[in-house]
Amino acid sequence: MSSVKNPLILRQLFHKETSTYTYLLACGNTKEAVLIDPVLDCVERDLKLLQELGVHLVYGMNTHVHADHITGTGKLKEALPDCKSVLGSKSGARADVYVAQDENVKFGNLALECRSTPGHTNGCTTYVLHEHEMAFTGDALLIRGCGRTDFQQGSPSVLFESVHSQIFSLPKHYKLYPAHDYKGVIFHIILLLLFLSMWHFFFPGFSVTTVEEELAHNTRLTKTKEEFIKIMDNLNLPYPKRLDESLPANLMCGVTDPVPS
Ligand SMILES: N[C@@H](CCC(=O)N[C@@H](CSS)C(=O)NCC(=O)O)C(=O)O
Repeated sequence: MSSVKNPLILRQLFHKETSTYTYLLACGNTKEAVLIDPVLDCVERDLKLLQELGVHLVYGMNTHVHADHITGTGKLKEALPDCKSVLGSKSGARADVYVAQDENVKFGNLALECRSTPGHTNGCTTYVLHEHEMAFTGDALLIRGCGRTDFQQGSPSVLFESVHSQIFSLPKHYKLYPAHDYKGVIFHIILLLLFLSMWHFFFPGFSVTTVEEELAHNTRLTKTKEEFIKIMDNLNLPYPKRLDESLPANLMCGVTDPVPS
């Protein structure tokens, strides 16, 4: 078998207000593309980038029903009628394509394997691009942390099992790309004040991690299950600021207008 990989175009995009990462992946040969976790506020940015790169969006995918921002998938579908929305089959929300464990989402010559990783929400799905040894974990696994489990069908016990069986079981060198990074933002603000835009030079690391790194250094998921449950049950985080508008909109693919009958 040839070891030459199908080329991948990968862009990591950031929404500062909610510290959300959106990923643009495209097959370098066919130019078919997917966006993982697009944000409504950033759709114009994403459309411009798709055009600049000359790629064709086939799927707007979400790792789960987000509670902190409205998904851009509905608006992307309006702008690009060939684009279909993708969500986990247990999400309880509207989508064109529902994916379950072990199914593949193909774009060009590449494919994302779907792994069900509930615990933050029921429908949470991790998308694994084996050919390029990377996975997009949504909120199931964050860099050195994980998604909260105190609403939206959250369960620390289920999340612990999901991460250990579906993410930590991947080869150790696989890169992991989360849906948020909150630590990076704190450094970003401090360093912006001190060094303007040179933060990448000083702290180049909070955009990606590996299975090996998280197995060794994740502050929550390296604990025993019992300790993990205790930590998660005592996070006492405030609810996301945009929860009340995000949840109902995301159950409808981010399209808030009434559905025509
Ligand atoms: N302050 C943010 C929301 C922060 C938050 O609750 N993030 C969630 C993921 S979005 S529901 C989370 O799971 N955080 C885990 C953690 O340890 O912080 C806002 O108001 O949008």
